[in-house]
Amino acid sequence: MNELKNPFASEEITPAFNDEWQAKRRVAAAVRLLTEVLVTSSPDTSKMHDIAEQLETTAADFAASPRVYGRLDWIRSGEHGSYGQVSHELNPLAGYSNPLAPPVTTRIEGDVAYGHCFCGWAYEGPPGSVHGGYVAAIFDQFMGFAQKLGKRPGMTGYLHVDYHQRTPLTTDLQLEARITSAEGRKTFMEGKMYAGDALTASCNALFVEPRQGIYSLEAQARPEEVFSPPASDRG
Ligand SMILES: CCCCCCCC/C=C\CCCCCCCC(=O)SCCNC(=O)CCNC(=O)[C@H](O)C(C)(C)COP(=O)(O)OP(=O)(O)OC[C@H]1O[C@@H](n2cnc3c(N)ncnc32)[C@H](O)[C@@H]1OP(=O)(O)O
Repeated sequence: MNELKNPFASEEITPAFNDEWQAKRRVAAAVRLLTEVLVTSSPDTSKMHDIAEQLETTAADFAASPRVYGRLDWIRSGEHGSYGQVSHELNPLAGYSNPLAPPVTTRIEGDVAYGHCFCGWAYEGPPGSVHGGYVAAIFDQFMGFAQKLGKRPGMTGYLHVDYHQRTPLTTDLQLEARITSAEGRKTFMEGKMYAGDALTASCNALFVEPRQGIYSLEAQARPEEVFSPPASDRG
């Protein structure tokens, strides 16, 4: 399968589809940086109000450009890439063009998937440690990608996470996943998260292929069935 069309392709190995996404990746990186600075700095209050005003102006400027809501809307014109390419950019855990994404990157080597992730201070749960909900979200994304190891990718049926010790912030986190068994539409997997040599969390997950296959989700979804905000919110 062409990597660029593959929704499971990792940002680590796939460049931006075009200049638009390259530029969006840059904006996303700036927003990520802003988030990190926001939660780790203490300017005086009046300076913060000034910063807020500048950012509000920037957001309003940005919002005046043509708006596109949701992946199906993004692919409609054909100018922004395929469903896979757009997902690749906007995925909330792995998309370089989505500032919510830490991001999680992944690669396949033989029958093991490897990945990594780096969580800054905005992800703090317990002191100095990644919030457990983000640990689970990182696993969900990573295991979802790692299904590429198998033959019948699906949606997460369950994700059981064991938290062995706190997962440190500002540390390169290494991820590893394997398929443990597969049975019809069901793929059972295990995953591990390491900080250096320390196993901080592990998971067991079941992914279930939809009856018509994973790509049927895209084909079945009609634009009118997809949530979009009222016209008044479209800026
Ligand atoms: C417009 C979209 C286009 C997309 C197209 C491109 C694809 C690219 C994809 C991804 C790329 C990036 C990677 C991201 C990764 C992120 C992953 C997520 O976060 S996924 C979101 C969270 N998960 C859900 O929202 C699932 C919601 N649940 C469901 O949709 C269904 O429940 C589903 C599909 C999981 C199962 O539905 P059934 O109708 O097939 O159910 P039955 O036939 O009863 O189950 C089949 C077998 O699975 C077992 N099963 C199902 N759920 C189970 C569970 N929770 N625990 C244990 N067994 C379970 C059942 O017992 C059954 O087993 P027996 O055949 O009898 O042996």
